[in-house]
Amino acid sequence: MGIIETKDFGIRYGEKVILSAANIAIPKGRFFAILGENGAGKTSFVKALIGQNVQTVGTLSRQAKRIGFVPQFRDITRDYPLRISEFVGLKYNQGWRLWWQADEKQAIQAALARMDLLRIANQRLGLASGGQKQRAFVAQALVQKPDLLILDESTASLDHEHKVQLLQTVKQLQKEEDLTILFITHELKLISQFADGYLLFENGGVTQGDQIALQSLTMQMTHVHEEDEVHDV
Ligand SMILES: Nc1ncnc2c1ncn2[C@@H]1O[C@H](COP(=O)(O)OP(=O)(O)OP(=O)(O)O)[C@@H](O)[C@H]1O
Repeated sequence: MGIIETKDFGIRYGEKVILSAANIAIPKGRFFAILGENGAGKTSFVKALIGQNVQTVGTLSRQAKRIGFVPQFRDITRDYPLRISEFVGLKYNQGWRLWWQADEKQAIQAALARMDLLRIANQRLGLASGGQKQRAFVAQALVQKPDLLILDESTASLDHEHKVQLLQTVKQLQKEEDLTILFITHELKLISQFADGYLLFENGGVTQGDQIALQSLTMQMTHVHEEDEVHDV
């Protein structure tokens, strides 16, 4: 059985139907790209997955014990007061506090190390670079040791080099920690180098594809947008 499975699953807001007849099955330990144009229903699906308030029909089952969620990048201004280590522990257990138990402290250190932030753990997050901030968001989601990690457009604000670095780290997490990854993105060409499957939200439905299908979808879209630098879906 997959870590996420739906059967004739649908989502609506009042009268407005966002998704219908969704039948998908994501095996544990895979890295799936979540694709679709703006407004196609990607975030609504993720909200349903993490149990947030959306009206649904059909069934959605998830075998994940803990879900780590990395929200869309919110600007952390220069005057943001928390240090990186404090930010990473912010939502852990009952929330950030001055004194951590030894095992909690260890979990925060492990998440910092995993995202290569140990060296700068005592620096203020507001003064960190865009890539470091994004890694801090991922570390915050990792600290509770999730088995499913959902990232919402986490590469959007980064330059190409840092996009690749972040995706390489996420790929490593998938392999070494047997994490299932759902990565919402519009950057098809980039994600197709890392993901081993996709969900494409369009026309009120969702289609699932494997790595080979992802490669052909990428080729198809690249061809359509031959003149463009950005290959959005
Ligand atoms: N709380 C809500 N109430 C009513 N309609 C909503 C609500 N949230 C989202 N919608 C609508 O549902 C549709 C799907 O939105 P959703 O945010 O899931 O799309 P998305 O694929 O994540 O888009 P984006 O790529 O822009 O983030 C849109 O038409 C949106 O306006």
